[in-house]
Amino acid sequence: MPQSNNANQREKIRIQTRHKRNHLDENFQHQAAEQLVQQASKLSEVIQANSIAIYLANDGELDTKPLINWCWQQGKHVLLPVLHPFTKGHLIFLQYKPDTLMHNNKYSIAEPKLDVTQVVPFKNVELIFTPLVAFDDKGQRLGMGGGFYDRTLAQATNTKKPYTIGLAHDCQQVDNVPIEPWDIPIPKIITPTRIIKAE
Ligand SMILES: Nc1nc2c(c(=O)[nH]1)N(C=O)[C@@H](CNc1ccc(C(=O)N[C@@H](CCC(=O)O)C(=O)O)cc1)CN2
Ligand SMILES: Nc1ncnc2c1ncn2[C@@H]1O[C@H](COP(=O)(O)OP(=O)(O)OP(=O)(O)O)[C@@H](O)[C@H]1O
Repeated sequence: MPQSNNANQREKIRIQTRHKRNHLDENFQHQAAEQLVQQASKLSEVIQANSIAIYLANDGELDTKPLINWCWQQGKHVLLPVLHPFTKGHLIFLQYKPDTLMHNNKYSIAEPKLDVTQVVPFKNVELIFTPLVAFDDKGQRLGMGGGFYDRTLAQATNTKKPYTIGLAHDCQQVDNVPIEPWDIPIPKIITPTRIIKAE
């Protein structure tokens, strides 16, 4: 069956924006990571959250290491996404501390080794910083294509919902992400230079 025009458009945007972010030089990436801390640390949603899911950068993504260090300094619990051991396409969140034992997942992204005592139930996650490949000013996001974050955000109930903030380089913004029914828009995106509010 031929792919729909929407799927083709999404794939084209993925290729273009992944290419752009993979070609940012080391110096630029370093500065961007520091600027991210300046931007994130002034937001009330970030200041107020005690359990924050972040990610470890891969594929030219905005580097989160300085943000993670800032969170630790503030006494916050930092969590990382871990591929669900049995349910394909799903994530779980584990505590991440300076001495956490790590291993590489099937995408070669470092993640905490599975330890049931370190799993944080989704309802206890207060804030999620999501990685993304492309975003627009309406808060629509396109990821790596696994649907991991779409499935995660779909679990949010009305009663207790983690606030979601996307992190991206400015060059990952596009005019319009062609959306699919399962896409969940996010209320805010932080880039090294801007805070984009879509709420
Ligand atoms: N830093 C980071 N961690 C993350 C994500 C992410 O986007 N960024 N994810 C967000 O969902 C999940 C992992 N999802 C991913 C999905 C695809 C690929 C990837 O590299 N795909 C390759 C094909 C690799 C293969 O099939 O073996 C590619 O498209 O080139 C990476 C991560 C959980 N952790
Ligand atoms: N809530 C959901 N329930 C079941 N399947 C889903 C859900 N969300 C997404 N999917 C499926 O996941 C696949 C990938 O979706 P998509 O291309 O939108 O991922 P993505 O946004 O790039 O990835 P991510 O959300 O991990 O950043 C699609 O086949 C889609 O049908």
